[in-house]
Amino acid sequence: MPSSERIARCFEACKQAGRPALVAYLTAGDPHPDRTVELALALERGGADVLELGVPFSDPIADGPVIQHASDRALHAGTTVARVLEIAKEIRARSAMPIILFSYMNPLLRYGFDRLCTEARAAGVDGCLFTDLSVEEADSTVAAMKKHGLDTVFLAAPTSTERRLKLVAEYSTGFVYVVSRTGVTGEQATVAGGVHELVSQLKALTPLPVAVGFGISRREHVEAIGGYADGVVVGSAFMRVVEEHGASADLAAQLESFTRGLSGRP
Ligand SMILES: O=P(O)(O)OC[C@@H](O)[C@@H](O)c1c[nH]c2ccccc12
Repeated sequence: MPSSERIARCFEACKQAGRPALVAYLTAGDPHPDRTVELALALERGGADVLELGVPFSDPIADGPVIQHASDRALHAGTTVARVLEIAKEIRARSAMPIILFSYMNPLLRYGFDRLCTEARAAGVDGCLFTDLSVEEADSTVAAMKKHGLDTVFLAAPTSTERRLKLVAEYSTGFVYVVSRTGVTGEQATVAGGVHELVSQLKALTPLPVAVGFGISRREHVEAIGGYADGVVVGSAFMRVVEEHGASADLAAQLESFTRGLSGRP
């Protein structure tokens, strides 16, 4: 099945507009599954171009405390893989924003991987990023994803060898995700050094858009990285807004306002 091409078209539109795509990570089900659609639409109104819809997991080893807590809240609120797919479908009914399902492999394998791919594509999901799937062991996964017309995004890190960078460039579809620093997710005061060089290395290996994540939390980070990358990924900063305002009725407005500050949209 052909890919939806939504991701490629979105990055191209951002490039034509002379700005980096803002890729927003949102833990599905935090603070409650019934509120995720409104939060995704608030991110979009605030200037997010691509949505990373996170499947909450009990052992998110790559995540810092903010996203760990978001996952805990979502799991306590009863969020399941099936519910996340329903949320994706509801978002798709109201938005053309590309949706990337973001998950550790464990909950997806328990759900049934082929079933997941079939239902994700039917829900309007455009791709997946499996946070703990190394590209060296991804042959069958990528083949299954392509069979269902789904893009697969892989992570490149500062510790990645030249061989792994080549594999990430070869196997990724949609875009390539450059992890800007070693360690786990979480807001940082500054952008790590060496990111520009790593992005340049990837761009020499693939024509795909390259987006940078980890630590991005301020407008100046977005502007700096936007000078050499095709996109910026933000997660913890958004989930902190959800953590701080989750109990209030104006959570969506708070999230939209914060997103506007990051995206620079009027
Ligand atoms: O939270 P940060 O520092 O803004 O980084 C983005 C990150 O949250 C998001 O892309 C993400 C959430 N969970 C992950 C696990 C691995 C890699 C990336 C992620």
